[in-house]
Amino acid sequence: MKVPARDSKYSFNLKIFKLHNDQKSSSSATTTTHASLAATASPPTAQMISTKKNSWRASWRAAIGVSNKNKSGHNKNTAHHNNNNNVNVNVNINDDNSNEICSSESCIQPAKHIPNIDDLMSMPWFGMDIGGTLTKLVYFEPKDITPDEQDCEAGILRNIRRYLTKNSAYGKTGHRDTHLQMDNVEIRKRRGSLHFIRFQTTDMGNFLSLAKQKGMAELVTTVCATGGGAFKFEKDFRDQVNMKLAKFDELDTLIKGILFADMHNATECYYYENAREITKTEKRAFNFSQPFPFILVNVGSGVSILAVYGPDNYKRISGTSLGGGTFLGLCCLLTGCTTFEEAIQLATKGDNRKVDKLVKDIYGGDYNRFGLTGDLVASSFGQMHINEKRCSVSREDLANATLVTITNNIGSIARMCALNEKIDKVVFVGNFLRVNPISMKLLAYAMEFWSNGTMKGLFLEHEGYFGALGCLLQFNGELAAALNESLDHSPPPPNTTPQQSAAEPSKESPATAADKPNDSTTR
Ligand SMILES: Nc1ncnc2c1ncn2[C@@H]1O[C@H](COP(=O)(O)OP(=O)(O)O)[C@@H](O)[C@H]1O
Ligand SMILES: CC(C)(COP(=O)(O)O)[C@@H](O)C(=O)NCCC(=O)O
Repeated sequence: MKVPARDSKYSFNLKIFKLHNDQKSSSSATTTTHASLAATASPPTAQMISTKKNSWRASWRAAIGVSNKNKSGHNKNTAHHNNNNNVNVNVNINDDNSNEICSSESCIQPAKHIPNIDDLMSMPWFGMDIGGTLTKLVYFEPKDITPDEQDCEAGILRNIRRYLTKNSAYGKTGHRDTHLQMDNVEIRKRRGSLHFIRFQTTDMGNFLSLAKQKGMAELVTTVCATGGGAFKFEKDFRDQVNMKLAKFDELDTLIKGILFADMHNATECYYYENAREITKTEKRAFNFSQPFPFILVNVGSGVSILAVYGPDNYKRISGTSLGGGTFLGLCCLLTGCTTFEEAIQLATKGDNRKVDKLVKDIYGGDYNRFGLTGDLVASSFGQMHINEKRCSVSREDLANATLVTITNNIGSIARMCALNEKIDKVVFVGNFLRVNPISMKLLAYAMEFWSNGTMKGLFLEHEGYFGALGCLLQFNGELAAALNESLDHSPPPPNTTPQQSAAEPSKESPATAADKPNDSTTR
């Protein structure tokens, strides 16, 4: 049984991380060189580069080794990796066998100098997003394993692969979202399936014990991770399972994950048709092939709002602490429920109008002068100061009102951000939307109604997994190079530095929170 050597593969991964960051600050000349190197790895087809607008997709596909668009998931291409597993990455192998990442074309090596991919980027390939509430894990299962490779596959690796792909529940809170599995995906010239797994971040201790028990510590020394927990749990990973975390920014990886998922899944992006009629509205596929610019609203524990102008060109324009965590926390307090699923179930059966004060409760009808219809919420929870109203509401009503309050507030802020940025597509992601059509329909309604039909709310099937997915892809330095190339084609975001992230001192500090719309009554 072969256990891959640790040092070579992971120094490679970490150098790629460094390369990625270095490239961000490098000149456009260098960037172009990287992009062309990436294209060398897998020449784009004529179709891929046929329109300038789609050139970022062409570069990207070339970089990740996808030779043709595979939106249907039924790409008939055969696997592209060589039998000897060589791959044209821009890696210079020194005599001492240490792996150097090159930054110029002079580093392209003939194939014979390039070692077996297992020595460079050993499986298993994971991307991890350790969020405030949920940890998301995306696992790439190779499906093109040759008999030779199978013979060499380390026992531990095989066991991990089987454990992850044959089960759908792990430990106390671990769950594999089998309906989201993506098959026939090509990453770094390997073809396989992507598996999407989540567990409660509070269960990290159990996850680490399980990882140790399954022998991960023997096999994996570095894991690509994003989210706040990549910082918070770094020491635990090192001390308990001897793993280093290669950390990536959660907003960078979020965008990359979204673009990758949309490229590989024809029905990834959808909207609600006839959004103004909430009871009749229906889900429809949306063509997101020319996505930029768009507003991205990530509803996790809290909410981050970005204006995205290109794959690597965005700014974080706003946020709110009233997010999915707030909904769940308040719901647990108000109804005694203990899980998100229970909270959503309760909300589905409840009626917020018994809890909220509506415009008609105040006006006796519509407030016509400003177009406020009588059924509009004037004041969330506005009836709950009245004793008899308080006595007559059910847990279901309280859950529904909590959901509507949080959702309307997010919709209101998102709409104002879109207005401010003059962007008409507003994409909502994050696990708050999991099994939560009430919120999605409300958000679709809010975008449509309050913009007089000029804005569209959009949603994505893999909701909360994009950070982890983008993290998995970030392994690949060539990807970063290709994405940088696209910067040349996209306009800079107005009045800001690209990639302003939550971690940076923001112009939007709490002290200036006054410019954050926070009015749930006017949506
Ligand atoms: N099984 C679940 N357990 C807890 N929260 C869930 C679950 N499913 C959906 N959620 C919702 O998703 C939110 C977390 O979303 P996510 O995008 O994973 O953010 P984070 O990265 O902050 O964990 C929670 O606050 C909750 O509203
Ligand atoms: C700090 C966070 C980026 C963390 O991300 P999360 O785990 O919530 O997905 C997010 O919770 C957030 O942006 N909160 C809102 C902060 C604000 O702008 O008020």
